[in-house]
Amino acid sequence: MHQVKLADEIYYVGVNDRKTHLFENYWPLPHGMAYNSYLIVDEKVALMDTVERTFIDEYLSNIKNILGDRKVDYLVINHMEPDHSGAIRSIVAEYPDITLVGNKKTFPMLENFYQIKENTLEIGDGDELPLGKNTLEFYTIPMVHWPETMVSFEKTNGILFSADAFGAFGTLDGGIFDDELNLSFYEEEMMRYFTNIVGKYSPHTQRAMKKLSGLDIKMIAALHGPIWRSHTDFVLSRYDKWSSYQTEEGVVIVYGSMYGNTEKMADVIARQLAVRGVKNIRVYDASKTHQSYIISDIFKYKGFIVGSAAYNNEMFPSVEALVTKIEHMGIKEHLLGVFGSFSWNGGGVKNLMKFAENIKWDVVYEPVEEKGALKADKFQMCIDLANAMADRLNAE
Ligand SMILES: Cc1cc2nc3c(=O)[nH]c(=O)nc-3n(C[C@H](O)[C@H](O)[C@H](O)COP(=O)(O)O)c2cc1C
Repeated sequence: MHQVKLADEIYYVGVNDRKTHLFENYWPLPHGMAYNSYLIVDEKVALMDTVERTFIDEYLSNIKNILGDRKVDYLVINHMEPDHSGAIRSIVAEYPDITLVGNKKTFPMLENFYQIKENTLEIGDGDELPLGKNTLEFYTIPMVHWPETMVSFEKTNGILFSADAFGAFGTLDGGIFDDELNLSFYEEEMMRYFTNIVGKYSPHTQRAMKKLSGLDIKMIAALHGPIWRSHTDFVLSRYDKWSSYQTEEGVVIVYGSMYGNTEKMADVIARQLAVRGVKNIRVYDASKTHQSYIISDIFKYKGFIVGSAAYNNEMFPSVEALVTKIEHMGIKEHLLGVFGSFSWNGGGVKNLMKFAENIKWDVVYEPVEEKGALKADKFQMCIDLANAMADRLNAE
């Protein structure tokens, strides 16, 4: 077996998951998922997080491939989410004398999930754990992406074991380090991971980045996705951009439509945006494309135009699910337009305007609501909505 080294005594021991369809049983994994874990083999041996429990055999074999019969002294628990903590019980069974390292919010979770209370070492912000040549220093980063989340900074080599922060969807297909693989693929999967999983906690991410800004980080070893050693600035700048809601010029148009009338309005708006020179236009049918991809694009582009057919006095269900998710995520700093079709008392546009009130984005034009099929006056209003959005984008 290959031994993958981050530094002299530091190894990658993670696994690839190409079987699971949905991460957290919700977010699509067309390219799979890597559960990363690391091993520091010094005077003391430290394991950095574990993996999803179904991979325990492969995981133990990865560890023993490096350690042989040597024991693990410490398990550092940066994050308790079960895709990383799931193998803790098995690791404790394999290495009964192991000391579990975490912060004060880690151990109640450890007890709740796994009924483990023994052999714990509680550390606080800035505390150090010397291993020999290598020393770990700990910083809590609450809500990036759980309350107990922390990072461990290995000071000798400048490696940040960053928990879920800077993670990406996608397995590591041979390439494990950023300079061994195609960055554009992982940039997309990193953005989708950030926006879907961590994006709700953007303000917390900003606080975490400020807290870590004094560290001389040479490598970032997250719990998912590539290890960043040649492009640390790239990944840090992307996280800063996304978590501060900086967007690019472009518009996401999403609609819910049964019989095509609302869809037609979406196409008219999209065409006029293109006529006005907007190059990044993404049109999605909310019933077809998973929220995961739409949310990622909403984080990316400044404009959002959403349409819904009236459906039993409400929005169309897939649009309702999407805008509810957006509201829960608290995404900020966008331009908004609203449209839709109805036949008797409406419900789609009316409820989309409630969303507009709640989300407090800047509404660029009055809602465009058509009865049945699109006719000349509402066609013109769709054009005007697109023009208003283009004007605002140009003015930004
Ligand atoms: C199941 C169902 C429920 C509907 N509920 C409403 C409603 O509550 N209020 C309304 O004005 N129109 C309602 N309509 C009519 C549609 O909203 C209307 O025909 C609209 O033009 C459909 O747009 P679409 O072609 O984009 O699907 C309903 C239609 C269907 C099939």
